[in-house]
Amino acid sequence: MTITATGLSVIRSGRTILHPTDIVIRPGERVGLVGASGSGKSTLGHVLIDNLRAEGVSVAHVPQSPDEALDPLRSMAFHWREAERALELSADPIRQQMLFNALHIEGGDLRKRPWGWSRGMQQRFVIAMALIGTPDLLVMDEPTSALDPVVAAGTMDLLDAYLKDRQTALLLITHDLGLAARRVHRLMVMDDGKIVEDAPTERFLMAPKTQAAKALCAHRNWLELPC
Ligand SMILES: Nc1ncnc2c1ncn2[C@@H]1O[C@H](COP(=O)(O)OP(=O)(O)OP(=O)(O)O)[C@@H](O)[C@H]1O
Repeated sequence: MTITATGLSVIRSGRTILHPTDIVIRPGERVGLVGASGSGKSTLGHVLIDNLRAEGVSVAHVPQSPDEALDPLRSMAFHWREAERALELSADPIRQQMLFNALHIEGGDLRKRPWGWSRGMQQRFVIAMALIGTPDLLVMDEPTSALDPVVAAGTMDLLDAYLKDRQTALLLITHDLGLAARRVHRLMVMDDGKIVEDAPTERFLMAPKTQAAKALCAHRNWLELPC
């Protein structure tokens, strides 16, 4: 389904931190939301998730660090069961194996607690959990910033492969234009609580129009990075 939200806005402490914003994301489309720190990306991500869920749209969220999603006192099996229960799904070993294979975590011991898994495996587990219910939209907020660059690139490669030809759309929130540019079809740039630019990735990179976009593109050293 096409994801549509209109008039999203946020005022905190009397200050508008998100000006009225409309979002449209097509099925299977991958969109990057980029911008400087404090430009309002996470705020937009959160209000979009709340809004869509209130309308019954299936939206999954992957936070920056697996610590935000995993309880250090609970086993990985517990987390998986809870994720299924939250979606009112019965346990499905075939679905679990498919997602574990897709995210390369099939070797992980589910009896262990998060700290028994590497950080990269933990984050791939969190991504697999987010995909259990085949969401219409997956929102990822700086999903690889807690990982080293090689593990980060590998994680995004696995997600790319999984999402290919599927209907689940992706909103990738990051201040890292290099990461987003390699992974998304379209880039939206935020500046001071507004989307100031919205263009297909290649067109955006060839000809950024606004000052905020030009500033992001000016850091061309990201072309050398693996993700
Ligand atoms: N609860 C709050 N009360 C007041 N201001 C807030 C609150 N939460 C966020 N802000 C302000 O809103 C603005 C946008 O914050 P937000 O976290 O959405 O930006 P961001 O682009 O995601 O930044 P980063 O990349 O650093 O995470 C910032 O100026 C922040 O200080």
